[in-house]
Amino acid sequence: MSITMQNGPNAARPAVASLATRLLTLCYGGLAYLIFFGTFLYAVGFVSGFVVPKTIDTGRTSSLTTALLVNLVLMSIFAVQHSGMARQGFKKLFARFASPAIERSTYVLLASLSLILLFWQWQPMPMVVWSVENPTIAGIVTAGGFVGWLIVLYSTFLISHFELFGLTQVVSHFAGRVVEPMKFKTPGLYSLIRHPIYLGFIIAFWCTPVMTLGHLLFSTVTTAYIFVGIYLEERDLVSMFGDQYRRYREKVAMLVPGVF
Ligand SMILES: C[S@@+](CC[C@H](N)C(=O)[O-])C[C@H]1O[C@@H](n2cnc3c(N)ncnc32)[C@H](O)[C@@H]1O
Repeated sequence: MSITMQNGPNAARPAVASLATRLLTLCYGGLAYLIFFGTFLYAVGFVSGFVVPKTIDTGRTSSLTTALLVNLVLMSIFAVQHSGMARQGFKKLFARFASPAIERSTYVLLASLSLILLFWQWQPMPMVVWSVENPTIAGIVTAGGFVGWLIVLYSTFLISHFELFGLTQVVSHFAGRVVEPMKFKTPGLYSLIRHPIYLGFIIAFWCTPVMTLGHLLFSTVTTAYIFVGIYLEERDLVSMFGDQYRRYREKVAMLVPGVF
């Protein structure tokens, strides 16, 4: 840890790391954030099939079995990294070996790298499962997908975008301040549903006018993973915020107001 509590007369004052260490930490966090943001933008293009060179439906094709196995392995790598590193147990372990100031940035960096691997190695499964032929309806469905991505981005700002992606932590560390844990918040969409970011992803993944087998596999597995992620995340939120989160869970729907 680079900010530590001292013993003796200065017991209450945190010991601040050297300028070089703080600068390095800041650059690391900044780089992790830039890689994350580039990956997020690429994800929009990858799933929606716009602008980027390789999308969910393009690339070299192989047999259906090979594609299925490769794609399942790629999604599992992301799921294990993403859920494993998000747990409180992992965070405590991380703090024993490195500064907690870079814990979130490291999480974000590795999540981005596992997504980049997925984009790169994803095997298209081009069989069309459904296709919206009416151009107006197809346009509305496509727009719905982009609304999903906007809900994701907007919701990150509601609960603190820069903290969620590690920048606040490295800036605090650079300024010599103690890195505070994330606070529980329920502004805007969070007063209607508990998981607007996940709802945004579900909308973005399913709203497509042409659903191929590969895209359907991606949407089905990621949606199932989101429900597992919600279970694990809420278990942690209950252990961190206790009755405050339990009351919130009783009053506010998980994903769809008035439904579930
Ligand atoms: C990828 S975000 C997803 C947040 C939320 N599940 C959603 O879908 O909008 C996961 C992080 O948000 C944090 N988080 C979830 N709900 C929160 C809230 N109401 N206030 C602050 N942080 C929250 C979790 O502790 C976790 O670190």
